[in-house]
Amino acid sequence: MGRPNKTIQHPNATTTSTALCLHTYDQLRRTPFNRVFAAVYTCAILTLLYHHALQIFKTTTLLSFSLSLLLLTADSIIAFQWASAQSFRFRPIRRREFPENLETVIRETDNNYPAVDIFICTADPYKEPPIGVVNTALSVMAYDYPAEKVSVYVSDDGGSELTLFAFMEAAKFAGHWLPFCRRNNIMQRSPEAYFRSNYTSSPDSENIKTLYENMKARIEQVVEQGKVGKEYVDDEQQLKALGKWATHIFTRQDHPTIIQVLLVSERDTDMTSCAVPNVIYVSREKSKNRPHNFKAGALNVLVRVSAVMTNAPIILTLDCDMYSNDPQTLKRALCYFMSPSMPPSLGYVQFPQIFHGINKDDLYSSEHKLVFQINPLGLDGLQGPNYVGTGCFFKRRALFENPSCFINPELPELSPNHIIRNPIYSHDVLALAHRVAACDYEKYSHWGSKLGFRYGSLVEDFYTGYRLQCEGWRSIFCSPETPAFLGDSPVSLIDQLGQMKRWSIGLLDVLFSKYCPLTFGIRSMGLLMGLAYSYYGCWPIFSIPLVIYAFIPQLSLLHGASIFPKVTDPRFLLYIFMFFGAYMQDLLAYVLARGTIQRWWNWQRMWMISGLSSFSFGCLEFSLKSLGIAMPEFNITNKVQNNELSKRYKQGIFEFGVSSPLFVPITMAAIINLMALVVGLFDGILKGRNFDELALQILLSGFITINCLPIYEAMLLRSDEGRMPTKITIISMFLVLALYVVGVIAHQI
Ligand SMILES: O=c1ccn([C@@H]2O[C@H](COP(=O)(O)OP(=O)(O)O[C@H]3O[C@H](CO)[C@@H](O)[C@H](O)[C@H]3O)[C@@H](O)[C@H]2O)c(=O)[nH]1
Ligand SMILES: [Mn+2]
Repeated sequence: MGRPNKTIQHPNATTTSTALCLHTYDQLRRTPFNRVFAAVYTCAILTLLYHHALQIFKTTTLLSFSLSLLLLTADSIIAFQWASAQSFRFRPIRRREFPENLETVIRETDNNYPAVDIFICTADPYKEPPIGVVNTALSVMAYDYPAEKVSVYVSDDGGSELTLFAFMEAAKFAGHWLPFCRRNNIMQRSPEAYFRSNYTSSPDSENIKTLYENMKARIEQVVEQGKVGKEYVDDEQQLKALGKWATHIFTRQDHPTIIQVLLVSERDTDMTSCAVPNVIYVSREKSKNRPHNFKAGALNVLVRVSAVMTNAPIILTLDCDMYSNDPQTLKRALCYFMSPSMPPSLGYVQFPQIFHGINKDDLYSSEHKLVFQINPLGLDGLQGPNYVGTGCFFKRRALFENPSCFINPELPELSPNHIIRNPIYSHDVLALAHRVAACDYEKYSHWGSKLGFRYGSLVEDFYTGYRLQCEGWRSIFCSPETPAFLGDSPVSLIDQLGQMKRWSIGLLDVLFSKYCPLTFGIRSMGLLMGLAYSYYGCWPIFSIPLVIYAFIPQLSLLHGASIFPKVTDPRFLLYIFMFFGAYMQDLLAYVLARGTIQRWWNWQRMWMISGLSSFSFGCLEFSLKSLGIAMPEFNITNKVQNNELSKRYKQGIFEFGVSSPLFVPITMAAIINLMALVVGLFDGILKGRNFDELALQILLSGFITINCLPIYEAMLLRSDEGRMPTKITIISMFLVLALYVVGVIAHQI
């Protein structure tokens, strides 16, 4: 324990002491290049800012002063973003694990496989179809791991009998599915994904497939009817459980606690008389006038309920939309937790979020490659990646204060050291589980502030990981060749923008809290980690330079005013270098992480689009919230797709369709940039005027116009459901006109 053991950690050690080696890492080769580039780029930034400052002093009119100030503001924010992002490039590493050695190491160190509690969150049976949740659960129940050590807890914030019913069905089906997976040693353990894949058909598999299809049909019928009809239940106990929906008033915001033990490993077995994992359905008590803290609240209830029932030292948190894609994953995570060379301060092991169902060029950049796959490598070389809400294994103790000082929870039964003596279905255990799931339970306690998942941000994952790392917990990024988990990502523009807006509000919650990463973060974790968290915290602020660059140079151009250096000015080259330097470095990182150029292009376009819309609306809603005017909610991302929409998505066609204000800023940007481009070229080429003074403005408008091509198409050329609603086009045109008029007035004073 304690300091890392060199022989085990060294990359070349794999061949000599394979028996002991659980993990190694390599530093990425591009690091020295990145550092040199960073030095050069820093000089460029400083030169540019210096010139901006000079410019401000030279201005003579109010208008030129304001313009210079705007440009200085925009460039300072971009410069800060760039500088803080360097922490991801400072020391990126890539790890490898050797789960095949785990068994030996465990034996040699006189250990046992630890128990693991798996938490799956769901919140709405209509946006998150129960059959999907069930598939997630089955995929982890079938891990290559002693079944009696695994417990699956489902948190249903939808408080829906439909989800409970789906799990009753799943508990029965698991009896067939788990032995089938073992017998055939299949890799894909989510039945839906397995039967969708190119599996080898056999009488055995066809048999299971029929069982699966039957279960799926029953679950979907029940969801369609909106309630569980009597004909679907034959079991007394199940009738009793579902009866609670008949005897109480049940809405999502208001209902009593339901805890239903569906499978018990000590009691139940599968079709081949082998052990099955525990499966427990939990729907915490909700009351309209009590805050429930969204997902963080749900997870804390599971932390307590599981403490009372199984109290495993390792916890895996999973979203219902993310199934396990590799049965070895649990053992892979244990390569770190069980490793003698890992420091005791290891708090969590994060796997990347990787998505299925994304179209070829990733139209909406839904894979978030930078956030989920590239940046974490950089953090891993420092004190570890941020927590991303799903696919993350925690040490239970990490949820109870910092590595050196342990906080006792208010009940001794919740302590990570507590040993459970009674079976999970015993009266005492269930009574206590109900007590800790009540909506008043957390009153006057440390839950959400010092204990468990932290409250106060709509990105509870980001905030919780951040607070844990500030307390001294370190984390590991585990990114195996075969994705460990595969999830759903929004496949329509509005869903994607809505999700990014929620994230923006959540990030601002953190930035403007007393735990601001720029101050508290840098103090607690050092400069690089603090800056890395600030980079995300300031994400939404990036809307400011984006809005400035999408409108101001274009408006000026329309009025014939030059605001950037001439072609003959050396600063022209500085701009060109900075633009291409930053873009090409991102492109390189993208391609090296097995992205394509096309995907990178879509990513930079989405960055522009969400910057203009989600981030600025996020800032707006956050301000309204701070003034007490609005109360942003956790709007769950829709996981159901309609056919026409998915067809267009597969073809790579942008989806607008709904009249959402989120589309207004991007439509305005599209219009004004096209206007500026046309006017600029017209003036420059035909009238031969100002071309060299306006070149940068024309280039910028041209670049944005190319990015906006799908928007013009959606406004003018399409007639399908996904086209730009006429209302949005008209509103945007009016607003652009208004901007133009403001420009005229500003020009005259
Ligand atoms: O009141 C709530 C709201 C949400 N959820 C669950 O939270 C998960 C994430 O919700 P989703 O709508 O899929 O949001 P995403 O934006 O896709 O989620 C990302 O961002 C969230 C923070 O905003 C993180 O919690 C997620 O782990 C991360 O994948 C889902 O399983 C929901 O069921 C709850 O349990 N209770
Ligand atoms: Mn999700």
